Amino acid sequence: MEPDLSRLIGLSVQISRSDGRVHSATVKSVNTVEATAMVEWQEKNTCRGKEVSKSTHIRDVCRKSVAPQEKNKNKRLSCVIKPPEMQPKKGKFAETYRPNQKIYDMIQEFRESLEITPVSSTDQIEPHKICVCVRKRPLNKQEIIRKEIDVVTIPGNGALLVHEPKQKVDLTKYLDNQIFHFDYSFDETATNGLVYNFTAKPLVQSIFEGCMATCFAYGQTGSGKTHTMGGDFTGKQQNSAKGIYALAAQDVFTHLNHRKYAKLDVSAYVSFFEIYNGKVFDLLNNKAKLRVLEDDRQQVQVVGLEEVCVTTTEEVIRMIQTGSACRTSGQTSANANSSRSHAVLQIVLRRNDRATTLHGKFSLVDLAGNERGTDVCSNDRSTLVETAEINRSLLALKECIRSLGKNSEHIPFRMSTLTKVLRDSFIGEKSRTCMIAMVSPGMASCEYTMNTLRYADRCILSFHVLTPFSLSQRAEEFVTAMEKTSYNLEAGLPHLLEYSQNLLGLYRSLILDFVYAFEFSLLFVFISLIHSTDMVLALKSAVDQERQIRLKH
Ligand SMILES: Nc1ncnc2c1ncn2[C@@H]1O[C@H](COP(=O)(O)OP(=O)(O)OP(=O)(O)O)[C@@H](O)[C@H]1O
Repeated sequence: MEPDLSRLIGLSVQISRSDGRVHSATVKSVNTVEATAMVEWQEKNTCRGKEVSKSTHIRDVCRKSVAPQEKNKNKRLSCVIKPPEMQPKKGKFAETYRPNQKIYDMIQEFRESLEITPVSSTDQIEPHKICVCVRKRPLNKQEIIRKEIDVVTIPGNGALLVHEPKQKVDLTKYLDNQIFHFDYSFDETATNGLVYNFTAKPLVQSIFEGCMATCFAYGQTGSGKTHTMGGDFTGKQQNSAKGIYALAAQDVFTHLNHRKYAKLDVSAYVSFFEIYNGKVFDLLNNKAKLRVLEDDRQQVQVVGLEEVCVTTTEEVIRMIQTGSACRTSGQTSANANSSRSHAVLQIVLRRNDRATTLHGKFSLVDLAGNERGTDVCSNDRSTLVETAEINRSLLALKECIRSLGKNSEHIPFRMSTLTKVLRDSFIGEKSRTCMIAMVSPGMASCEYTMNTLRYADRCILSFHVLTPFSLSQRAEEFVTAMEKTSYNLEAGLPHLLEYSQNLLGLYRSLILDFVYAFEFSLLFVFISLIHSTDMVLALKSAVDQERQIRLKH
């Protein structure tokens, strides 16, 4: 097949002429038949490797070595150039130079040692009461221009690796490869359809069986929550038919028309609202402010919420478009149009009886970004309050999911409006939850990515097994080093240092969670808690515990 030469237009190329001169030039047009390109000089000219100023260089060259008939041509010439894929690659990982090249090479080398098996549509879908998965988006245009490094690798089988660049005391750079395991991990090639099949699709089935299902999209600003739930973007235009909202609606109608569920005699109703600063606004009714009330049977009601009976997917898509257009947004460092509210699309199945009794409910939630106050462009009081409120509700959500996972009697749903509104999704045997944590792949987002992954991790793990894999690995390395060298502290010290760093990182992220959630009033309580806990003793006892376990085995 002929290479597409039009891709070369605008490309910078180096032209080497027979007289030894090298010119930087830009491709202006191409002749596909003759495979030639018309190039135009740029400001930069070099003569036999020595950089000289443009005017001097051109005058010199013209006088000494250019034939008279070529004199007027030195602004333009025609030459044959090879398309980039035909040009020979230099070095092991031939790429243009980027900042942090060494880190990039280390990651590439690490990836080469992995066997990568991404989630495929033929993989088996396991039913879960709580399903936690991760989706990595591709590097975006700005990140590619900045030559950002992709620090997230998804080898398969639910595993996800974050290659965290670190620096030793002697300034040597190294990678701290942290591994996480989730029910499913989707890489940058996964489509919304594939993600939907493994996450929300099984929940659609469950609401026909009378369940209360919830699917959350969680993650840093710009990580792809709205893209996944509401549909992918073509420029600023969102394709609402390609999001999890619409795909779920489509499946609801397929089920409704199926013989198997005909005897249920139910109809589908849709409501769409946002929770902003702890207040509920109806996105299908000009953002009317609604009240959340709890009746004497502890049923939480959103008073006055518009619930529309729907019969086709197209109707639901129109509602998604209307609602999304009036959602509260702001500007963050990573997303010019960042959603600052939690959006909840509910598809409710009601029996066709007089009381329109509730049969099943599916809540699809596009959560607000989990960024910090400092990531939001405006730093005024209202923005800080907004961020504190978002983090408070995200913490409450995590606590509710964890309580649900532990089958705990007490579900702390009163901690926030979000969890209050979703109360019936956290209670009883009939609740099903799916959390899709979105991560941005760039090195600049590494810290946020780690926070998102820790949050998702904690949704499934109870506190005593909270330590991520890398933490117990460090402890193990320390204990092994100590054992091998008859408890020679010097040999074990590097491992101990890394171990304690990781442990401190965990404490730090835990403290931050609470600080964001309860603002500064509770900070003092935590400061006193930390003071009363002797950090060194905690570390020592953790290491002792690990050692005991190892010695036993
Ligand atoms: N999987 C993906 N593939 C391609 N592009 C993506 C993907 N995920 C996100 N994007 C793009 O990244 C940009 C930001 O995504 P999106 O608005 O969904 O982020 P968000 O997490 O909802 O952010 P915020 O919390 O600030 O609202 C969009 O332009 C979107 O098209």
